Amino acid sequence: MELQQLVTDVHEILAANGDYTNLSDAAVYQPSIQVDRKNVYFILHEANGKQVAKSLVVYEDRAQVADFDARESVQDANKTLVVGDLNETNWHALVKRFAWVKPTSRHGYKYTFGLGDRLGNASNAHLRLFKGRGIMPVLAQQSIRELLLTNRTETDVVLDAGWAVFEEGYTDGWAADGDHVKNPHEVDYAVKAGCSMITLDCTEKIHNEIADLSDDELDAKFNALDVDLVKYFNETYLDKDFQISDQASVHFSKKDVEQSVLIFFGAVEYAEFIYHKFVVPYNLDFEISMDETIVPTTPANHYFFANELHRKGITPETLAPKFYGEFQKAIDYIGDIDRFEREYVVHEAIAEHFGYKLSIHSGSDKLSVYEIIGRLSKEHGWHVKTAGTNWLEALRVIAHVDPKLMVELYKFSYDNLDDVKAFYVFNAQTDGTAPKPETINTDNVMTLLSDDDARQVLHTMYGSILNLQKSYRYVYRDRFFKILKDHQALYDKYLNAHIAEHLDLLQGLAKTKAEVQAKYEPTIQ
Ligand SMILES: O=C(O)[C@@H](O)[C@H](O)[C@H](O)C(=O)CO
Repeated sequence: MELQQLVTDVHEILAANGDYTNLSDAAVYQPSIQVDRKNVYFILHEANGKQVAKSLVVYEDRAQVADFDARESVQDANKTLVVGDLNETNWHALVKRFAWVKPTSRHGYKYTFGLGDRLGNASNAHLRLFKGRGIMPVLAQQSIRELLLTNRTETDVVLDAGWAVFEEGYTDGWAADGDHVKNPHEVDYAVKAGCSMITLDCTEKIHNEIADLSDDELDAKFNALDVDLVKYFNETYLDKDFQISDQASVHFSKKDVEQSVLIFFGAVEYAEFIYHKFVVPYNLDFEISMDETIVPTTPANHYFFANELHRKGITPETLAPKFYGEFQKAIDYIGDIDRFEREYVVHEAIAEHFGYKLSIHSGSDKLSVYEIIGRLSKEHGWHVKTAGTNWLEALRVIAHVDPKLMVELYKFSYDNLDDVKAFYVFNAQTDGTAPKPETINTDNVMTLLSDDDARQVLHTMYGSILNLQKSYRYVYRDRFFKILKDHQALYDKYLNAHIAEHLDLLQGLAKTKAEVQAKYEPTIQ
C-alpha cells in the first residue's frame, strides 16, 4: 500500500468524526479504527491470494511513534505515519495507549466463557459473536498440555488473542487464562507471559487412592494425622449438617470427613501456597480446578474444600469441581441428567455461599446440560470452558475443502491414538467403537464431525497431526494451515454457529439441544 494513500486514509478518518461506514479505502479494517485526539490507529487488510495480509498503521506525533516497530514510515507535517507488523513490540505499544487491549480479570463479569484456540486464528470470529452478548470472552486459554502438543508458547497465545481484540475493536474486556498450571514454574510462566488469570490444576495434590480404602483403613489413616488436626476436623464437620440455601444442605458422615480431609486437604494447602506466592502479589484472577481427578467431587468434598479455603481467607474467582457424570472431550454430557441437576443445585449453592462461581471444564458440546447450568447459575453467574471444539471446527473446514486430506488425518489419528494416552482420558480411546478408517471415504468424511467417538479421536490428536514430520518436513501442518487460512471465512462461520449453540442454551435463548441444532446445524453443512 502506498504510504501517501495511508496518509489520505488518516485524514479521511479524522474528518469522519467517528462515522467510518463509507471510507473510500476498503483496505482499512473499519472495526479496528481508533482515534485519540489527532492520533489514528488501524489495521490494514490487503489481499494476498486467498488470504489477507495484515499490517498495523499508526499516525502519531514523531516523539511518541518511536514506541512502534515500523516497517516503513512517512512524515506528515508534525506527525509520523508508520506501518508495522502485528508483533509483540507493536502490541505492547498499543497496550500503553489502550488499556482494553490487555487481558483483565473476570471479576465483576457475571458470565464468562473460555474459548481456547489451539491454532491462533479463531479469536476474531469469537469476538464478532461475543460483541454485545453480555459474556466476557476468555480468548486466551491454553493448558500447558496444549502448549506442549502444539509447540506454542503462552506469549503466542496471548498475542494471537490480543491482536484480535485490537483488530475487532473489542473494548468490553477479555481475559487470558494460564490454564491447568500445576506448579510454581508453570504459574510463573503464565503470569510473566501476561495471563490475567490462572487455573490451578490440583490433580497431583488430590489423593484419589483414598477413595479405594476400606472404612477401617480410612479410619486408621485419618487418625494417624496430628491429633490437633483430627480434633479440629471432627469438631468442625463430623455428623454436622450445613444448610447452605433453602434448597441445599450438606451432611458430613464420618466417611465424608475422613475422605474429604485425606483426598483434598493437601490440595487446599497447595492452593494456599500458590495464592500467597502468585495470586496476591500479581493480583491474579484465580481459578482452582479439580475436574480432571478420578474421584468425583461430592457436595461434601466441595463444601469442605471451600470452607477450608474460606478459613484461610481465600476466595477464588471460580472453582471447577468434578461433577457427577462425565464431561469428556468433544461430546455431550454422559450421565443421569436429573442426578446432575440435583447435585448441581448443591454445588451452585456452595459456590454462592462462599462467593465464587462454578467453572465448567471440558465445556465443549455439553448441550444437554447447558440449560440446567444457565438456569441454576443465572443469578450468580457461570464460567464455561471450551477449546477442542474450536479445533474440530477447523477440521470441519479441512473436511469440506479437502476431503481426501481429512480421510488421511482421521486414519493417522485412529492408528496413533496411543500418542495421547498420557494426556487425555476418553471413551473412544478404550471402547474401540470409533469408525474404522477403512469405512471412511471422501463421500462420508464429514460424518466424522458428528460421530462422538470420531470427534474424541480427532479432538485429542491435534498435536500429533500438527507436528508429524517425515524427512524433516511437516506431513500435515503446512497444508492444514494453508487450507484454513485460505478459507478463514468458512472457519469463522463454522466457529460462530457452533459456539452460538452453546451460548443460546446457557443464556436461556433456547431450551433444548434439538432447538439449537435445528437453528444452527443447517448453516454449517
Ligand atoms: O485440552 C486441554 O488441555 C484444555 O482444553 C482443557 O481441557 C481446558 O481446561 C478445558 O476444559 C477446555 O474445554
